[in-house]
Amino acid sequence: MSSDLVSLGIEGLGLNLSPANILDLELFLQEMSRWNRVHNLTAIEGEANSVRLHLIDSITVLPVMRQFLGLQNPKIADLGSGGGLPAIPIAILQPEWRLTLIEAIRKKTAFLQHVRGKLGLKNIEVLSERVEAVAKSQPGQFDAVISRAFTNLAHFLELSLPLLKPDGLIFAMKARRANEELQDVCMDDWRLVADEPLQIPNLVVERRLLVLSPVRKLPL
Ligand SMILES: C[S@@+](CC[C@H](N)C(=O)[O-])C[C@H]1O[C@@H](n2cnc3c(N)ncnc32)[C@H](O)[C@@H]1O
Repeated sequence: MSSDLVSLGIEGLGLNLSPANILDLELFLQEMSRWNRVHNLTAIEGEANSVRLHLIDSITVLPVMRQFLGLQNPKIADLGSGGGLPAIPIAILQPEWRLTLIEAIRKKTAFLQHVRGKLGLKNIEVLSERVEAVAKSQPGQFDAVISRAFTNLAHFLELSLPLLKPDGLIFAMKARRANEELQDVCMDDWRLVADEPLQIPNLVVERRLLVLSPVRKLPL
């Protein structure tokens, strides 16, 4: 088993990762750094360990997502996927979930398509489009929407709403500014279902996963 992710404490997340899972996560990281050298994918720059920590950050959400997504094969959109976080690690660890990665920049989606082939990830779909366009072409199709480092919470909710099924859920990965960002959200339109602190092994940073659902409006 590769030791880099293990030495950063990935096993402390309690996710019961198999050796094959760890190898796939490491292969994703290798492809990221290889493509980054050639194509200068700025969103995935950084020291090897810092990129690894971004990946670990991305999978800390899984226990909470598992708790709230009751469906066997939920369809989940990742808005502004960039180099594939959090969608690719989630797709590796949850092969029965269906992930749609929406990213506007073509050289990033070329990388995501490459990773799809290299890792044989049959449960991901990569859309080289703006989120606003997908909201028009696939309205109300998703059981959940997630994003990481995409935009502020109020804007994320506004962009997600047309994509969501009526009983769909939002998973917003947030850091210190979560309380400030929550103040800008109209709570007549949204219900805060959960606000879960996330622990990243070996890193003292505040991370939270907010889970929200749209408030169903009764016809007048
Ligand atoms: C800061 S990066 C974060 C990437 C990744 N989620 C991560 O955590 O590493 C934000 C990404 O969102 C994409 N983006 C911004 N606005 C978008 C939009 N309206 N539709 C699709 N992609 C968008 C950008 O191209 C960029 O790749």
